[in-house]
Amino acid sequence: MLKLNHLCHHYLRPGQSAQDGTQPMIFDLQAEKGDIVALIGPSGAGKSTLLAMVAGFLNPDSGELHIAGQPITTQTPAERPLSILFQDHNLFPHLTVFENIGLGIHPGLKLSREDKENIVAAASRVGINKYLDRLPEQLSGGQKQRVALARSLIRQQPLLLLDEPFSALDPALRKEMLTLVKSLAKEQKITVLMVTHSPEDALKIANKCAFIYEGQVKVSGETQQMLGNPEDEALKKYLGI
Ligand SMILES: Nc1ncnc2c1ncn2[C@@H]1O[C@H](COP(=O)(O)OP(=O)(O)OP(=O)(O)O)[C@@H](O)[C@H]1O
Repeated sequence: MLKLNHLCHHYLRPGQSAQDGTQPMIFDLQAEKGDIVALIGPSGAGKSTLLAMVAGFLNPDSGELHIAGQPITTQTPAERPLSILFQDHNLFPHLTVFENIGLGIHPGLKLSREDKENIVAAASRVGINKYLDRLPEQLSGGQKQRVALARSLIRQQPLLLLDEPFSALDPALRKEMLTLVKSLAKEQKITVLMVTHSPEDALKIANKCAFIYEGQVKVSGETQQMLGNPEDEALKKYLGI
């Protein structure tokens, strides 16, 4: 469903050449439909770079990216069959919850009756249907993230990218949101790629896990097996074992 084949990016400063010593990042990764894949690894390892290339915010220097069997390496972010949830929920402050969710369907909010019904249904599914007329400033952090999640899911794309969306929430709320994402992903049969700094969160939600280390996927596999019984020395060190 998601395939990164030698997807490569080399950060170069102006005037710096590829031979100046820094290593390019090269990622190989595969996920099947319905997989929830956690990207873990030390700070600076390349997790955000990998996600940015999948999202289309960063152009790869070489390599291929396929989503749902389609080559999408040259598509713009808006053309790609995916939605993204960031830590900064990106809600528009002057629009209501209803309108913010509606932006997931139509950027100009030209909504059919069916669209409007779908918005109400999505809001109910994430537990914020009581707040449809409120502005974001009238919501708690957790409620705002639910709105952003509803807006992502209403687009019904086969791939959802999560860039640490819940790390600012308190532990109980974070757990609740992870459980919600897990059940929504199962319901809608979508694939999720999630950057996290928490192996605990990976264990809670992700069936697969990829350990990113020095610009590559060093180890990948089933989360329980990989984190419960790590063999790779760098992974052990990262986990504090
Ligand atoms: N725009 C950029 N220009 C040059 N180097 C960059 C740029 N963005 C990131 N890097 C470098 O690339 C490496 C990987 O960064 P990246 O943000 O992908 O890591 P990360 O694993 O997501 O880290 P963190 O967990 O701290 O967010 C780091 O060494 C970083 O300094």
